[in-house]
Amino acid sequence: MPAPLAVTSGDPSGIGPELAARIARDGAPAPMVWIGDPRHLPEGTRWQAVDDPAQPVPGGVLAVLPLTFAAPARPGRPDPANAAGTIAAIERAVALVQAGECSAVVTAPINKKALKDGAGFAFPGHTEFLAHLAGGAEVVMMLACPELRVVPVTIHIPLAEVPRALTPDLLSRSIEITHAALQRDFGLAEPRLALAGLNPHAGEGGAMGREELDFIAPLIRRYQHAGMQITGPLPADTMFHPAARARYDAALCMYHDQALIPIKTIDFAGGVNVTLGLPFVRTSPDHGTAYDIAGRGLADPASMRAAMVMAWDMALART
Ligand SMILES: NC(=O)c1ccc[n+]([C@@H]2O[C@H](COP(=O)([O-])OP(=O)(O)OC[C@H]3O[C@@H](n4cnc5c(N)ncnc54)[C@H](O)[C@@H]3O)[C@@H](O)[C@H]2O)c1
Ligand SMILES: N[C@H](C(=O)O)[C@H](O)COP(=O)(O)O
Repeated sequence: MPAPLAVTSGDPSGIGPELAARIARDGAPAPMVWIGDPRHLPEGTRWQAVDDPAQPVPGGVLAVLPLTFAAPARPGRPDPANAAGTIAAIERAVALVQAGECSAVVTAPINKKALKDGAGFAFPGHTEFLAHLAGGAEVVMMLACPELRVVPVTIHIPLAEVPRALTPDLLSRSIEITHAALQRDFGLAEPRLALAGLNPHAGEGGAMGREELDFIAPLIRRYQHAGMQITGPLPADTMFHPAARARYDAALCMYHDQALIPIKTIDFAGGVNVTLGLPFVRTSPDHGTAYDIAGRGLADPASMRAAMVMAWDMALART
């Protein structure tokens, strides 16, 4: 059986701590240890400090590897003083997985700006930070739910910068990392990929942009000739209805919202963010810190739970 999951606190002013507490109380889907400051857990949480992630705790009790953060958490009000602790929890989780004491990292939501303001966090998000902690691994972000898997080829950059960032090299790396991960972690021997175009109507034959003609379509043809099941560039507005989704196993999209709007529309509760290409398993819920409902007991734990289930299943498949 794999080692426990390492679950990070996330921004303690967000819904991360309350989700972890709820899931432990109601029965976690896998052995887990929470890395955070116990002061940030909701009042009445049954928790037990452990020295070793493998240390058993009674059912319904949250196992905690305590980290002392600089400040108490005020739900809904991010505090830059807690940025260092939030980052340290992620680093500790990765160290535990790299040491073999945990089998996967499940990250609760962070607020990128709060980390930048509070600790000079130099990364756009977890994905890039985890790649850095993994020694500069080439990674992609996938959002997955039972009905759909999507990969945004460009992630947390301004829309105005997307065309310049979209290069044949980036697209090739995204295609190859996604294809390999679908084989390794999702059990698909011959994965089928579909690529969205960048422009409306996939460029309309060049009338609405040339990225499709100049490099997206030629790249797809190259992979087709090499034997990969890959189609596109497809008009993004007609590739996410049920019949279209049945024709592929993952959709690669050219920018963040082109990928994330459909999956969070289809299954916000069941969507999971999984980082492909890391030397260890990492998942995260598909939502953020939800400051508007933090601390009020309104947050749905489903996506966090789904992230734990996917991490555990991937860890099992890799043992
Ligand atoms: N995995 C991550 O670390 C992650 C993911 C997405 C966004 N973020 C960050 O979170 C912050 C806020 O982002 P946002 O406002 O765009 O998105 P958000 O997901 O935090 O919130 C969007 C809306 O969805 C609701 N919502 C979110 N999760 C919910 C849940 N579990 N149950 C019920 N309702 C829920 C919120 O209340 C809010 O109304 C930003 O800093 C963003 O970068 C982090
Ligand atoms: N783009 C992600 C989403 O909307 O779910 C989110 O910002 C998380 O990104 P990181 O895992 O890189 O923090």
